[in-house]
Amino acid sequence: MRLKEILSFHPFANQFSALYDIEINAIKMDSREITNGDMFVCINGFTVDGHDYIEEAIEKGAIIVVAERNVEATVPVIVVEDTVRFLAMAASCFYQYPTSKLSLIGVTGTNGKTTVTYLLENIFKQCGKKTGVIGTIQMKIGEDVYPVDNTTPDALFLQRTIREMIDQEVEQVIMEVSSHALDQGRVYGCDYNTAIFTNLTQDHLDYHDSMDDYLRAKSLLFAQLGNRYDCKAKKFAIINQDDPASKKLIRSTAQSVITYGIDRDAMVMAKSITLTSTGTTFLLCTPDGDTMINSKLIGKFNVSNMLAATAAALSNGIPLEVIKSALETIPGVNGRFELVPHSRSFSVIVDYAHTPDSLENVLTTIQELAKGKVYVVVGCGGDRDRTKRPIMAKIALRYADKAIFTSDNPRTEEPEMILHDMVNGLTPTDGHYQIIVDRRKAIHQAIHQAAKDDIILIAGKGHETYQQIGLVKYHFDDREAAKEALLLKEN
Ligand SMILES: CC(=O)N[C@H]1[C@@H](OP(=O)(O)OP(=O)(O)OC[C@H]2O[C@@H](n3ccc(=O)[nH]c3=O)[C@H](O)[C@@H]2O)O[C@H](CO)[C@@H](O)[C@@H]1O[C@H](C)C(=O)N[C@@H](C)C(=O)N[C@H](CCC(=O)O)C(=O)O
Ligand SMILES: Nc1ncnc2c1ncn2[C@@H]1O[C@H](COP(=O)(O)OP(=O)(O)OP(=O)(O)O)[C@@H](O)[C@H]1O
Ligand SMILES: N[C@H](CCC[C@H](N)C(=O)O)C(=O)O
Ligand SMILES: [Mg+2]
Repeated sequence: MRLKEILSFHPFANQFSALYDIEINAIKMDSREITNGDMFVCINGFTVDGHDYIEEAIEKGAIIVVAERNVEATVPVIVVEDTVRFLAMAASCFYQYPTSKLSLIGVTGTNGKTTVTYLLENIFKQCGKKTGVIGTIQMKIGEDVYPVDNTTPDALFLQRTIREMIDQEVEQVIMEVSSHALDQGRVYGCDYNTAIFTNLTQDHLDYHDSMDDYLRAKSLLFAQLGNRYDCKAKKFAIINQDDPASKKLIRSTAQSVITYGIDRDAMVMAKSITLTSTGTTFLLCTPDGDTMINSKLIGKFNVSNMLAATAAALSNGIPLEVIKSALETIPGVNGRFELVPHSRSFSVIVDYAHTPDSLENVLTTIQELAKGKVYVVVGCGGDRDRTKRPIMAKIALRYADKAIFTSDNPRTEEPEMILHDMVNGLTPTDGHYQIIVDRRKAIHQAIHQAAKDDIILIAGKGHETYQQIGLVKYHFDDREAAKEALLLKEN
């Protein structure tokens, strides 16, 4: 693509008119990926500064550099105030504004994003639409799955992927939008037609200075809703009225707002909720009518997720009967409240709860269902919010009869130090716990001890099929570890 076209979003592009005819092969943000004819955009990151890799980028074939300051280079340099913003806009332009050519739903919030995206995927699939999903577990184009590194990818990967989805005739994309991505401008070039807020509770305080800063990042999704390209099309903000942050988020968008809730009055509501060990029933009340839902998903929090998906689907013109059918047929989401199949008289559940609020929600749900004792096996991730560690440990002790604290993904931290953070400050009145650093051994121990009617919750890693210790990811799957232990169990 000619540079003139790539710069078409730039308000003063004509200052670079002498460069207009340069043909750009691809836009890159990583010097290691440069090939002949590329544009290299320098991003000042958390670990290194992309400006330090200009020479390497040119050696590998970069023919133009975009930087935030005047730098010496043997190729033309375009200086802009903010390369992050430039990258997002240029990537969107380079891939011909893919997000404005299909329907794009973004889901943000501390918990429930992945679940809501898969509920919506099921709803749109029931309508015969080809879908794309981008999120924590994987990227999906129709039924094809691809691995991902981040929940929300960088701007280049994102725009390229959505272009690929268009080429493969995807009509509806549903993506998770993390607060990191919003803060780092990864989604700045995206034209969402619907933005969903699930909830805001403590997480990521290693990254965000405060809960207010975390909320500010989340609110960017609503602030950027429908402010570009085609402002005539209807855009919707779907907001959880039960969450105290709802008011601020409603004020951050100029678009139509649809509220949903269980505990507070909202446009889309659930009433008469009944939880069982095999699912949840509730009366779904919407402006298009009311209908009973019999879902296989377990827990009140999942009712909230279903309301979010319903509100988004209704605003996208999906009939209520289709929504009902989709909510009732989805078997569950990989690694979320997932029952490990076996023929014993107790239950083993693998769940992705890795925040205080999600752990509390899952444990209170299990408490309601348990006829015997509740066990929890849980740890906290390394190189992540340290302040959530003691809170999660307390929650585990408050709701479980037996807690085994273990490793999650220690990453570059010492596993023992993470466990120390969890239990330091607990008092004997908080409850009794065991520490077993090795996660496999911790799972084996819980299953070894379990008796009739007990429920074991293995929390934190859900769908993950690895455990990251140091910089190495080893194969590890909570479900496999549980199955091994079940085979070894004698009684
Ligand atoms: C803290 C954080 O979010 N870091 C993200 C950030 O990395 P960074 O700022 O450290 O990048 P950097 O290494 O300093 O590099 C800066 C620039 O120099 C370039 N570079 C670097 C080296 C080199 O040799 N040449 C070169 O050109 C890089 O390509 C980059 O453009 O930018 C990268 C590219 O977008 C991200 O992949 C990376 O995510 C890391 C891997 C990460 O773990 N992020 C987590 C915390 C995260 O984002 N999580 C959320 C989900 C959280 C949740 O909701 O639960 C997510 O969306 O995944
Ligand atoms: N609406 C909700 N409110 C509170 N907890 C929830 C909710 N939905 C799911 N959970 C809990 O949070 C865990 C993670 O759910 P999910 O993967 O859907 O969230 P997420 O927002 O995508 O998480 P991540 O930030 O890691 O991508 C679930 O396993 C469950 O324990
Ligand atoms: N997206 C989250 C996932 C956390 C999952 C948990 N297993 C951990 O490793 O802390 C993060 O990167 O913080
Ligand atoms: Mg997720």
